[in-house]
Amino acid sequence: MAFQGFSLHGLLFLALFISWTELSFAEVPKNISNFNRKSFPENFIFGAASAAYQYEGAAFEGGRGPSIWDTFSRNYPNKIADHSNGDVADDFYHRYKEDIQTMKVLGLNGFRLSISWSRVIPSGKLSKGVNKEGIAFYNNLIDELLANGITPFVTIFHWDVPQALEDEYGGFLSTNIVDDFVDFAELCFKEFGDRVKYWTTVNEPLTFCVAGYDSGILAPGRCSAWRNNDCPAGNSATEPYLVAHNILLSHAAISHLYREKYKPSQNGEIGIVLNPTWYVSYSNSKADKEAAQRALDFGYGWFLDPLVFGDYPESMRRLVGKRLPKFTTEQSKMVKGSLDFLGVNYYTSNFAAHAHFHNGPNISYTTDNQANLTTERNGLPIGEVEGVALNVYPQGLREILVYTKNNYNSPTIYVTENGFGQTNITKVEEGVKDVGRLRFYQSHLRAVKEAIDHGVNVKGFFPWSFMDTWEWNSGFTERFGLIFVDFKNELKRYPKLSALCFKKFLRS
Ligand SMILES: N=C(Cc1ccccc1)N[C@@H]1O[C@H](CO[C@@H]2OC[C@@H](O)[C@H](O)[C@H]2O)[C@@H](O)[C@H](O)[C@H]1O
Repeated sequence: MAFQGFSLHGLLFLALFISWTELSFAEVPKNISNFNRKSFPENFIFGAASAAYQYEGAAFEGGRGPSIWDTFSRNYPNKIADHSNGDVADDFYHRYKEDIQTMKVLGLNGFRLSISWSRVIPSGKLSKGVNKEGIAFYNNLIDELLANGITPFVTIFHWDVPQALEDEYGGFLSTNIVDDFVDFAELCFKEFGDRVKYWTTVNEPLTFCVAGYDSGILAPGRCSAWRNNDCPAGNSATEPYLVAHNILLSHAAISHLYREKYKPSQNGEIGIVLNPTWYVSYSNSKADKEAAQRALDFGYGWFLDPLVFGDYPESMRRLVGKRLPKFTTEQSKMVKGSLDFLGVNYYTSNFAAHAHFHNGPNISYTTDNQANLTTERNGLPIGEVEGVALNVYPQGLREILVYTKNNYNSPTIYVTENGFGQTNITKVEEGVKDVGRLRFYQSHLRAVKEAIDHGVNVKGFFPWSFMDTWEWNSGFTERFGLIFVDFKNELKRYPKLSALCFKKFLRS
């Protein structure tokens, strides 16, 4: 496989020449001379991540039913930067064998994927039928991964609610979702659980609840009318909390089902994937330090407090009041302790300053925390900013991992996503020379190593993403992949410099 102007051999030489540890990073302590996979625990999983709607394509093939993302991307093209959708995406549905061979060449021993609910249950409801072609696709994919020494790490729900359930009862707005989600999860345990040992119920409930029901920038695109954000309906002050509650109840019921009925014979583990942003106090004032804590409560504790302690953070109960649903005693017992491990997606950090929002009737999740969250302080950015989608701040990854250990009973953690997004890159020769991503992974892997040295039980790391993919409201305008995908030329794949250096890092 050659790229215009580069031979693979040429890039390999470049990668060997610019080895992972020889890149001159000011922040790298001089004593890390041989930083490689041997710097991590023996059974550490180095994988890469994906999600069904972003990767698979074949949206109307193989018996798949429509999801809210098929609907949202068609009904609100203006909410997608390039008005694109995931109809074809990376065509992973047809090309997964080729891609798994690339994963093997890179030396990855894990791959995080999600199951398209409407591909295996087109109507969303088990009672209305299972799509055998969908089951066969995931069985073939899992078998291919295992045959190549790659551990499948499966997310059951990554935002793609079957449209039929959204139409029937409003999806996650209704408690009806719990039974249908449990049925979907049980189908996955039955069909794939003999080979899949790492399950997460939901990817980033925070993003799904806030972007889907407060701002309305992601499917199902609901928000209050005062936001003037082209939302058909919604209530930014109440719906995010209702949806979050139903997600937590669903997770708890699925975890309970797995542990009671499947774990004894299948010996797997079950968790959830959360996406904490780290917050740096804008100043040393008590008010700003408290604002940083509230931002963590609302952005991370919203889910992790119930999962570890059985109830929402005190700051949320105080500031959200009657709009925050309550757990019954029975529900609290079900939710508390329902994690075998925690998936942490880390991308960036913000400054947090105390804020008294005077929005009058225009209240929402976003202002309930009474914290003003920014990426600059006195005109200076947090971390690096050039050409990236999200500020690069590796210290934040170490901080959030240590914070989790110290405040949530030291759970087993997998870094289930960590990635460097580049904007406005279309040419192959420009895209494959991703030195910025190389630096990003060097600094963030070092942050993970430091957290492990601080006693944090981190057991895996999954770059987002294995290849460039469809990036939700950014469409194809942002690239996160280790592998470049030429969306304008038959979706051809090209290993980027970061992939080649990862290969060297993993083979060392
Ligand atoms: N980035 C997020 C959260 C998010 C997603 C869209 C818009 C705002 C915030 N989550 C994870 O990051 C990955 C990278 O997400 C990109 O982050 C930068 C945004 O500008 C871009 O729209 C988003 O796709 C997603 O592809 C994964 O599916 C998801 O689990």
